Amino acid sequence: MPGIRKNEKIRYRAAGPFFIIQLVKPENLNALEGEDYIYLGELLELADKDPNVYFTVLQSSGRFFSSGADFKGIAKAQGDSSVEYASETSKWLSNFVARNVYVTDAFIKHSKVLICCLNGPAIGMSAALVALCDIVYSMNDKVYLLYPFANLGLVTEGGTTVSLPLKFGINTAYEHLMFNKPFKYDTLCESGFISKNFNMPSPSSETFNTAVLDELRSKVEGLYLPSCLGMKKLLQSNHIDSLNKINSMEVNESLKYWVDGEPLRRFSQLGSKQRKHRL
Ligand SMILES: CCCCCCC/C=C/C(=O)SCCNC(=O)CCNC(=O)[C@H](O)C(C)(C)COP(=O)(O)OP(=O)(O)OC[C@H]1O[C@@H](n2cnc3c(N)ncnc32)[C@H](O)[C@@H]1OP(=O)(O)O
Repeated sequence: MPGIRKNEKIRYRAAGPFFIIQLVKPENLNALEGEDYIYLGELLELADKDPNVYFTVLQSSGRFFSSGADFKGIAKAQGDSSVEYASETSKWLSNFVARNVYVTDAFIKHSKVLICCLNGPAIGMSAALVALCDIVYSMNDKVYLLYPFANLGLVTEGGTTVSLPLKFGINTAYEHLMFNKPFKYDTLCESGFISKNFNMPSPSSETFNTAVLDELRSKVEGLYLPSCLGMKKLLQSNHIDSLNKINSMEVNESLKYWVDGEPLRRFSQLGSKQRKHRL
């Protein structure tokens, strides 16, 4: 498999029919900067092109799956004087629109079966990517998904305008999005979002990742794997058009919020702990 550049927060490896991507920066709860999200998109492309890969498995480490966009990275993008932009619109087209649309698109069109090993909570853009996965396993009942767009002066992104109503129902999606309310384990289970809870204590994300992979290995034994990809293509066709459409609508709607500056003010409050999410 041809390699791509390395990233200190994200590792990848191929193991038989599985392409494994792991977030490995537990110190900041696996928060990701724009370049890291791009890297995730590039890894998905790598998995897509590998004929021996049938399943792309997302794993993480530590107590969170991912706490979403890194507020330090956002402050960096705002204060970066090494790049001169013609306007605020131009700046956020580069720093937000292009990146966001790219990684979301990589998840929407991914041709291999996307499996998420949810070791803990996921927030924001990372939680949006979890909602684009085909199968989700949880480590225990401490997991939750939070889409804090209303608290951060943003709008739905990463396809969540479509994926959340699809997976939880439109009224539940409204309630959680409008009032910045986490989707807790009970809701994730009742809706069928989580396929299996591995019921492991919190500090054991490595054991959980290994257990999921062992179980997957035995589940795929004897299967004709091209059938899985054929079915993925057919199942994907149910919603791919609306996801593609919303990916573009979401970033264009969001752009004016970035240009006006409200998300920056709120991300900076988050970084200085003046703003918190209600969990
Ligand atoms: C593709 C384009 C990219 C741009 C996308 C832009 C659009 C935005 C998308 C989003 O993802 S919105 C969501 C952003 N994320 C958040 O709002 C979560 C912020 N974090 C928190 O609210 C809390 O940390 C927590 C997740 C509720 C956990 O709280 P807890 O008290 O348990 O731990 P902390 O002490 O707060 O955190 C530990 C450690 O981790 C650092 N950290 C946590 N989250 C982030 C983050 N998002 N960015 C950077 N660093 C983060 C936190 O600062 C602590 O570090 P130290 O202070 O100990 O060094």
